[in-house]
Amino acid sequence: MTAGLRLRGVSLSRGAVTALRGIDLAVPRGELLVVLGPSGAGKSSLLRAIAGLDPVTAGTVAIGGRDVTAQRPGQRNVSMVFQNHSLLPHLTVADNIAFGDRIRGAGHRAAAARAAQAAATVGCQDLLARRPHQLSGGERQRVALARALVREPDVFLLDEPLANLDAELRLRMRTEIRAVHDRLGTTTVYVTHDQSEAMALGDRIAVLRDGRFEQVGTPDEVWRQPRTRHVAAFVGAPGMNLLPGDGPLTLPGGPATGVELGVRPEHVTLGGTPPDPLGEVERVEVLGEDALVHLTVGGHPLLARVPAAARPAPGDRVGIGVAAEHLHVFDTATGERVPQPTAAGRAG
Ligand SMILES: Nc1ncnc2c1ncn2[C@@H]1O[C@H](COP(=O)(O)OP(=O)(O)OP(=O)(O)O)[C@@H](O)[C@H]1O
Repeated sequence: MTAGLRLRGVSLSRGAVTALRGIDLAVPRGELLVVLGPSGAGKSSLLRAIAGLDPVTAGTVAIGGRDVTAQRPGQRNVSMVFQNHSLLPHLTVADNIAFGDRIRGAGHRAAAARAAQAAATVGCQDLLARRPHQLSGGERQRVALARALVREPDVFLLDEPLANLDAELRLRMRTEIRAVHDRLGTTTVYVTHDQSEAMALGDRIAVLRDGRFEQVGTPDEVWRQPRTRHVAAFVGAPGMNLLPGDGPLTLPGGPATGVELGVRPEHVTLGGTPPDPLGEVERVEVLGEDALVHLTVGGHPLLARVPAAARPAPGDRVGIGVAAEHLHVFDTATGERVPQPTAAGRAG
């Protein structure tokens, strides 16, 4: 039976290193929450704190309304899947999946039946007789998921489970993980540093930076209304351009000091006429239908994503247009979003 998850004021330090700083988080029952952040942000530490693998230095963890802070990992009924799937090489797939059940004392037959069922859920029922070295990376991944599913955990914790797979397999597996989640409805916390994976998978995304959440919201909210400049720059492929408020791009009211202006590469239009500022094209990368145009404008780098058919050439000078509603404003000192009373405010 799945259960919701609640963290209150959770901090985690290891010696001099503080990995989590007062994390508050509520994951409703059945939600798939993606924790997104750069390397070292504290993502694995957060999962380890939830699983009970590392004791928290402050705060509480509750699962299904029950305070589990003092409980050992084995008492919490959470399943964790790590990036390196750590299958036991000498056991068959069936025995790997059944392993946890067996060490908890289940009979061979019951464990094998449950293993077969879990294998079918993730589509690896044809691999049961093989050993790990006879599996592809994606198949190993599926087996690791099946092994975690067998426990019917209250909460599923996935730590970059697709990190070692090639691009095509990552895409396929993330669709499968979402499908398995939709079928089982197990409360899930999924860690990744890949923002496109986060956008595609999450009911909500929690952006972690330096042991704190910068924003927790739906993929749409995080993309459209980033709460900080860090979220703006981290989410998106590529992330948001950030320029000084008194630089080449300006708000409808004119240049502004003490703020930064953000604009997504997708919202920069090229080929405008004065008063649009002129930018110089440095480099163009064609990505199928779209092209990524690297420009400099008033000495600042700027990226634009435009249809490949309409791309300029390196060395061209082009007018740079940004509609007011696509400008985001951030306080330079705090990095926080500044709400706008203008059209830009209505959009953001
Ligand atoms: N065993 C440890 N002892 C001391 N410090 C650690 C230990 N494990 C992690 N840290 C530190 O805690 C902080 C958070 O690490 P964590 O592994 O949680 O980050 P992460 O976001 O998962 O990073 P990555 O994406 O690189 O795995 C980092 O500063 C890291 O150096």
